Order: sequence, then structure tokens, then C-alpha cells
Amino acid sequence: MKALRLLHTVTTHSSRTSQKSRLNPTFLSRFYASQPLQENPVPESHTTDNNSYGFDSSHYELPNITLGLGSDESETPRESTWDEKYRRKANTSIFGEEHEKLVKDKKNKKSRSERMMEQEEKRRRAAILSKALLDAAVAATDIDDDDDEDANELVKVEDQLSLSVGIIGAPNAGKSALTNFMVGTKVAAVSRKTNTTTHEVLGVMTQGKTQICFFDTPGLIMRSSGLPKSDIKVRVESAWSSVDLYDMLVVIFDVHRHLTRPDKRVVKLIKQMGSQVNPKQKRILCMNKVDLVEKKKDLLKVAEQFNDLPGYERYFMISGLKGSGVKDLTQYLMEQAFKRPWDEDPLIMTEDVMKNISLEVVREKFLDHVHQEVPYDVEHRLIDWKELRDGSVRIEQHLITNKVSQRKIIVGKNGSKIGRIGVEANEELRSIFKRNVHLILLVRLK
Ligand SMILES: Nc1nc2c(ncn2[C@@H]2O[C@H](COP(=O)(O)OP(=O)(O)OP(=O)(O)O)[C@@H](O)[C@H]2O)c(=O)[nH]1
Repeated sequence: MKALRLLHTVTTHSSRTSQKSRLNPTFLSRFYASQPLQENPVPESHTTDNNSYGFDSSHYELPNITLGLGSDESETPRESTWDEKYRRKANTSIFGEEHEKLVKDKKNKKSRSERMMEQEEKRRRAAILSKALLDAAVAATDIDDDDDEDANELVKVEDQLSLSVGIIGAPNAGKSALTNFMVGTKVAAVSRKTNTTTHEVLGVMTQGKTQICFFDTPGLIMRSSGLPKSDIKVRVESAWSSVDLYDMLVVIFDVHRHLTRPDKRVVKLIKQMGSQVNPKQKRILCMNKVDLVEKKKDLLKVAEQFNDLPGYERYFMISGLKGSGVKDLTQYLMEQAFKRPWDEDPLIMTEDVMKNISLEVVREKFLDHVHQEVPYDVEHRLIDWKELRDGSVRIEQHLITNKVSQRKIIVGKNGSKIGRIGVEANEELRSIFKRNVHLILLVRLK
């Protein structure tokens, strides 16, 4: 039988990980062997390639996640299908303590579940009240409305407001970090390397009556090294072709870098976007990473440089990573939304979004652990996605390279690197999806 060597990292686990995931002793004896063992029950897809090395989360004992799926939906209030702490964290960072208080109050109410009758009555009244409030505030799009997440269920289709936002900019400008901050869950890998956003990822933020869909595009400007020219051309063309599709464009650039090492391509991009006026689309300019600029008056100089461009509605100075200015930006975006039914159910994470998140989480861990110039040569694919009857999800992804040396780097000594990537990604995915995840990562040759 052709073999798979499943390798892993005992010594290199973070302490957090090792507390949570106890290693199965059988796994230890089997997978520390340097040669593949014939008796391993290897899944069908793994047996076809003797060049595969990988990680399989089923060899770790992790506490089971109890799925919060109610047996009778009519009696159970609808819950989101992913961990709401990500949404809450983002809301608190963007909108401040008030929101946290609101959520805490809500939680306290929920915990008195034994008083079902009383709660049911309260819910009914709250629903009537919220509906009355919503009806009374049809025109208002204020994000401080206290209708909050519960109102998602009550917003009538004809009252729904939508906006699609494309975030574009040069590599490393901070598109992914900003999207993550606003959406509250990981939608795009953030890393110190550039061109990490390899495909468009949709993130959705729903507040009150307003839903904003964010599209995090691959860089319109690509690094010239590390990728074949044909690849760069395809990616740049794909980014440009999507530009006109969005209601709003956020053009973002790294103002800190601009002050220290101005990039002509970025200046050209900003000017180009500003001069091409599209009557159907609003454009705004975001100067990102202001937290890194020591002399704040330098920011004004940059603002002046782009001030006379007619195409931009507004200018924002933000730190997408630290959050400064993001509240104003989010508020502005919410004010731009117009009457159009929402595209996404705010309580359900679509399978496509989940698939993207699974890829992005693995990619982020991969970039954290593989520091050489390997990543951009490596093809990363979702091979299989299966929701199982017990509510868990089985995810198989392959990291495909054409160099043995690169495969060696990714696998690491005794499989330590791919093991660590796998363990960290698996834990994060379980936490985001609120369900058990069986993650399989294979590193293979083309
Ligand atoms: N200090 C600081 N760092 C930031 C900020 N925004 C992003 N970064 C960092 O900049 C780097 C690049 O951020 P990303 O969000 O991955 O950039 P991107 O534009 O999506 O990059 P590509 O996917 O290559 O197009 C990461 O190391 C981020 O942590 C910010 O506001 N302040």
C-alpha cells in the first residue's frame, strides 16, 4: 500500500494547545516512525500519492463541542451558526463599551431559561416593541439603534438596507486586517508577507436594518517576485474586473509606508481611482496604519497630496489593525446603504463563507510558521468539505508544491511544522464554527 506519513509536533506545541489537546498514545508510536506503516487506516484520497505528508486532526483528542442545535426550532430562539464572540468582539471594538453592556444584559436575560413562560411573554412584548420602533424609524440608519442582533429576525424585506463594498489597494496596505476588524471573524489571512489574499472573500456585517457585504479583492498591484508573470496578470485582471461591481469602493493605502518610502504604483492607483468617476459608485480614500505615524501633522501633508482628486467622496485616517477611525468609517458606510433586500441571512454563515474561512485560517497559520519565500509557490486547495451527521465538518486541504525542498520546509522536522499549523488551524476553526472540525492537511508534490 502506498503510504501517508502523518507527522506531528509533540515538543513544539504551544502550552495552550498541549493543555487542550492530549495526544493519543497510539498515534505517538505510529507516527513518530520514520517509515510509513502499512496498517494505518489511510483514507482513500491519501493512498493515491506516496509523496504526501500531512496532519490529521482525528489523531488528537480534543474535547467534543456540544452542538447548540435545538430539537424544536419553534421553541428555541434562533442562534447564529458560528461563535458570536467574534461578532461581539468586533462590535465592542468598533462601537465601544455600550454595545458590550447591551450584549451582557441580553445574555443575563437568556440565562433565566427556566422561567420559560415569563421569557416567552417578554420576547413577545420585545418583538412587538422592536417592531414598533423599527416601523417608527424607517428612515433612520443610525448604528446606535438598540434594535441590535435580535432585530435581524424582525426586519421586513422591504425595510432592509444593503451595501456592497470592495476594498482595494496595494499588497500589504491592510485590506484584510480592516475587513477582519469590521466583520468580526476571520475572512482573510493577515500576514507580514504580501499578496496573501489569493481570492475574493466575502465578509458580512449586519447591524439593525443594514447589511454590508465586504469584498476583499486581491491586490490590484502585485509584487513582481515570487509569482509567474502570467499568474500576476490573471490576478490583476480579475481584481480590475470586479471593481465596478460594488456600490462603494474603499481605496486603502499604507500611509506610514507612503511617508517613508513612497511607492509610485500606489500613487498611480490612488490617482487613477480618483480620476475615473463612476456615477453609480462612491469611492472613499483610507489612509491606513496611522498608528505607525509619529508626527500626526505628516498625515495632513499626505491628505493634501490627494485632496484635489474629484472621484473621492470622503477621506478617512484609520488604523484597520488597532481600530482607530474604524467607527467613523463603519458609520459612514452604514449611512450609504440603500433599500435592497439583504443577500445573506445574518444568522447563518453560508457554506461558501465557511469554506473560505477554512482556507484563510489555514493559510494564515501556514504563513505564520513558514517564513521562507516558500508560500507564493505553493498552491493551496480545498479538496473536500463534508458536513457529517453528527454535526461536525470534515475538511481536507492540500498544500501542493513542485519542489521536494519546499515540501521538506513545510512538513518540518518530524512533521513539526505541518503539525503545528494543523493543530492551531483546527482549534481556531472549531472555535469559529462552534462545532467539531476534522481537519486534514496534506503537503504533496505536484
Ligand atoms: N501597525 C499597523 N499594521 C497594520 C495595519 N493594518 C494592517 N497592518 C499590518 O500590515 C500587514 C499587511 O496587512 P494585510 O491586512 O494582510 O494587508 P493586505 O492589503 O490584505 O495584503 P495582501 O493580501 O497582500 O493584498 C499585516 O502584518 C498587518 O498586521 C494598521 O492599521 N496598523
